[in-house]
Amino acid sequence: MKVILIDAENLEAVQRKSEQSVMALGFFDGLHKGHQTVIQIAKQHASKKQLPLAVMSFFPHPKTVITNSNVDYLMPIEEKTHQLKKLGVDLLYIVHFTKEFASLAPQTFVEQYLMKLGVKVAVAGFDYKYGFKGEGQVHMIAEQSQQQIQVVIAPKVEMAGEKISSTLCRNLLKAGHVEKIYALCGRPYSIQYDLQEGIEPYFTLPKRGHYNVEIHTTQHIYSNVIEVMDEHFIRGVNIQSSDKVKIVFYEADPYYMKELVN
Ligand SMILES: Cc1cc2nc3c(=O)[nH]c(=O)nc-3n(C[C@H](O)[C@H](O)[C@H](O)COP(=O)(O)O)c2cc1C
Ligand SMILES: Nc1ncnc2c1ncn2[C@@H]1O[C@H](COP(=O)(O)OP(=O)(O)OP(=O)(O)O)[C@@H](O)[C@H]1O
Repeated sequence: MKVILIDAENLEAVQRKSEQSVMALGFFDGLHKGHQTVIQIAKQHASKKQLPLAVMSFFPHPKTVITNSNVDYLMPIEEKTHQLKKLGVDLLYIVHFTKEFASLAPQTFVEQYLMKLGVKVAVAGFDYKYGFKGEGQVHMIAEQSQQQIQVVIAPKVEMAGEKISSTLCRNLLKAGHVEKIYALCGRPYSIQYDLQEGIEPYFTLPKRGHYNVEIHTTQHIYSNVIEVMDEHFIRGVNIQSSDKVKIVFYEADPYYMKELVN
């Protein structure tokens, strides 16, 4: 998979070298089942048209730029890249989300970032918004591209009557319900952890408390109960051999469940 970072400076150069594609649009934090559906639909269209499957994501998260608020990221770009590769994506564009980019008119975004990048089919969820104040709605891409781009809208993917979203995953983490993230994403929630520095940037720890986890080093996998102490540190990893480990969260430890109720 090719990863192409775009900002205002290199946009023209990227446009000149671009190839035609079917493109899925969105931030895609956590790559939950809603995101997976959008990408699978895009993949079907890419196969049918014999075009590469592209994803356009952004960095940092739009909310941090638009409202200056903090976002508890579910994964950094490296992990998103890894997961998108597994889903069969050929080309990942990551656009630097700045105040200037946020203030682009919807029509300008369609012309400069979709048409000029060779997008033939754009795939997004029913609620995808683009352009200044989020005024562009996914169905408007067809008209704003003078019908040069075919638009495919993914239906809402729900669980227990609720839309699956990155926000829902973040709220479940904050409540300590790591096992529910497994259901929403189709894989357990995992983070990268540095034994000296604590949690790696752009991952988020679940609520303080005890959890049943797997600790993956480069050599071994250990099952363990660890304690999340605060936003950065975990107690009980007890591995000396490697500096960085992957920690896979399965469930809040039932013996300590009471902590989560309080
Ligand atoms: C080029 C571009 C510009 C955008 N500008 C804004 C903006 O000015 N304000 C805004 O709320 N959303 C903007 N968005 C949409 C945001 O990325 C995000 O989808 C939107 O804030 C909806 O967030 P929500 O899912 O939390 O409701 C823009 C998106 C793109 C692609
Ligand atoms: N449950 C869902 N069903 C269908 N499409 C979805 C679903 N969730 C997100 N999408 C689509 O996937 C793409 C990426 O979603 P995005 O990351 O922007 O939203 P999100 O998961 O709802 O995040 P947040 O909670 O931060 O708004 C968008 O095109 C969006 O419309």
